[in-house]
Amino acid sequence: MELEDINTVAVLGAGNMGHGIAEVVAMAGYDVNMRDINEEFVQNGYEQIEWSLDKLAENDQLTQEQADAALERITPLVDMAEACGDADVVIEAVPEQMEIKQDVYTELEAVAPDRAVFATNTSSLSITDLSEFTDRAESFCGMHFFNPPIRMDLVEVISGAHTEDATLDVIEAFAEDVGKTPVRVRKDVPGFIVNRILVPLMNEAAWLVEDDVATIEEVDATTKFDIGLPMGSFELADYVGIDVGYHVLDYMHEVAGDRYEPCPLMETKVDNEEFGQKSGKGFYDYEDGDGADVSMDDDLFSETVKERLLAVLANEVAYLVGDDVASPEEIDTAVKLGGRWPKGPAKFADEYGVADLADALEDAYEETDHPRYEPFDHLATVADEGGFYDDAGEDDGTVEFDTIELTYPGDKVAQIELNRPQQMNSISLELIEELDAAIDLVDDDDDVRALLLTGAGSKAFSAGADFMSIAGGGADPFDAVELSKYGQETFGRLEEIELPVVAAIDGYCLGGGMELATCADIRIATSRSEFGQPEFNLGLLPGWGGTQRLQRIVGMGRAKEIIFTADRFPAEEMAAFGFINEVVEPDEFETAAQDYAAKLAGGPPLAMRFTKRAMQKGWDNHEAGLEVESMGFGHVVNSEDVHEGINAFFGDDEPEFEGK
Ligand SMILES: C/C=C/C(=O)SCCNC(=O)CCNC(=O)[C@H](O)C(C)(C)COP(=O)(O)OP(=O)(O)OC[C@H]1O[C@@H](n2cnc3c(N)ncnc32)[C@H](O)[C@@H]1OP(=O)(O)O
Repeated sequence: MELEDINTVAVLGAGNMGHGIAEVVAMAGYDVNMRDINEEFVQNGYEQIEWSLDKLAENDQLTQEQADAALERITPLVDMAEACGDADVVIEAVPEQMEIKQDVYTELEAVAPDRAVFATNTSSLSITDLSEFTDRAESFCGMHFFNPPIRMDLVEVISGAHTEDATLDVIEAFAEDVGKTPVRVRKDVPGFIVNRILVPLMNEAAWLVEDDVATIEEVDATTKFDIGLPMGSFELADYVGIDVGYHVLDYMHEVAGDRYEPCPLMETKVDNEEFGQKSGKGFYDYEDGDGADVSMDDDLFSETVKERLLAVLANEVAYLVGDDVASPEEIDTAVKLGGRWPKGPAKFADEYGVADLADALEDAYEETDHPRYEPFDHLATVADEGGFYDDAGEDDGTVEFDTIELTYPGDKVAQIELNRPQQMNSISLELIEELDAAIDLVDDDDDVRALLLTGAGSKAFSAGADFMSIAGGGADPFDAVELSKYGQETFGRLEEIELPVVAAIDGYCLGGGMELATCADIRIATSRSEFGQPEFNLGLLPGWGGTQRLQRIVGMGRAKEIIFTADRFPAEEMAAFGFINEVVEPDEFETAAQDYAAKLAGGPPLAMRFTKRAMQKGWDNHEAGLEVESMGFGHVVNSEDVHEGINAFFGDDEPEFEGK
């Protein structure tokens, strides 16, 4: 089957995952039959979809017509034959119990057409075992969405032992077509990729407390504010559900041995029905206490905790890579998207040093004799090779970025996209460093004549400084001064580079994100975008140039209004303030942004260089600005560009400037 052959998709199960998947698939234009075992369940799922689509329309992420059309494409059904009789793809999302799934597949196999591909959304059961309930194990694979499907970009596409490559290819293409990022899991290993990383992390955290190596407070402060993961390890367990983590672990223990022995601390919590957030109490108390109130106090950071957690992660990555389940890049993509990590576990391990982590693992194994510390064979190879990633690429001039993307979408145009959509493209120290490096590349590239600055996804250009960067490192005042200066200087480079910079803004443009956009030469925005300097809401002040640069564009009065009120301002109002040059509708945005950059890229480079320089200089010092203007005028007057411009004028032609 090819992607073009997929028209009708059946989703079995209308619960949380089922109705979420049905919504995503219908939004991409497919006809969806959503089936559950009774009218009440299926109607309930349908109403949830209706509510969610309306919310998306309310937030301008869809038009109301698109939302209505998506809903119309979904048919709620109870009868299996009606739901699946003409399905090209069937996605099963029924409860995670083998017997239930077996019954469903038996019923399904009797009515589905031969051509249909079956995909299961299981997060914990064996794909191979499930495929064997059908007569088409070769056309059967895992298609593991993350919760909630509408917001989470990752889909793990998992091969069972009998799955044909063609099945994985078409399901991957389909996942991409519904707007997701598929990551192929080449072998049916328990936990697949994301749970294989997250669940042992939670278990190791629990063992560290069980073995009196550290307290919950120390483990979580270290995980969140020293390592820099989005949540503390125990906070994560409470969020996911300790019972959920425990069951995955239990299964891994059964299938993959004692290294996955669940920590008694987790077991006790499950026995006491203290599952985490959903039950009101887990490792933290959400009813009578403050919930997961992870401390930033750097006195709580523990190097042993950091090393052990990272060592366990590195060992799992080594297993997945060594066993050819996935590559380091695929693992990092999956965990970044599925766990909302700022970078993946392979990258974390490389940055710490895989050899050091391998030594730490050996030491812990000797000390405790617990099999969870037994290194996988491939870890030693990775340690010898100096890490999971090969840095050779950097020698041939290519630079890899994690938090931004540098592309060349059109003739003479470079585009830097802030690429942390799961975190609203918030700006971390790493992002500033990468931006700095990308500006170097663009600045040195004679073929680039305009720079376009965008944010990935449709929710935000950028929601400002990454809270972790502000809070991380124990929020040391000296570090904060450095961070502020570094941001001011790096953003300021956009004012100084000699080519025009267009910031194209779709969604939130707040705090540090707005300070970054302020440094562009031109700003265009969608009508749904919102702007603001919300720092006062946090007790902070704009620290990346906002107190100085904004006033020069919108005037002192408006700048004070924006900063002092910390309000959010719509694009039209910001256009009236002179901050936005052009407001466009979301469906015209991409073309408008590219066209604007292309138009400026076609301009005269020499004149642009001196004009930007003169305007920038004149901002501080009028006389100096005029001086640069005169010098620039003298410099360009006899240039080939001016000859080209004048010739084109008389020839009624478009000039082609060379910057000479
Ligand atoms: C020197 C510079 C200083 C500064 O810039 S200070 C920072 C100033 N910025 C802000 O105060 C804005 C903070 N963010 C927000 O107010 C909201 O977000 C939005 C209005 C932008 C969007 O709200 P909604 O649509 O409800 O989304 P969501 O659930 O709040 O955010 C989605 C995910 O994005 C993460 N996120 C948002 N802003 C930041 C940030 N600034 N730093 C780090 N992460 C951020 C969230 O936590 C969450 O993540 P999860 O889905 O994992 O829970």
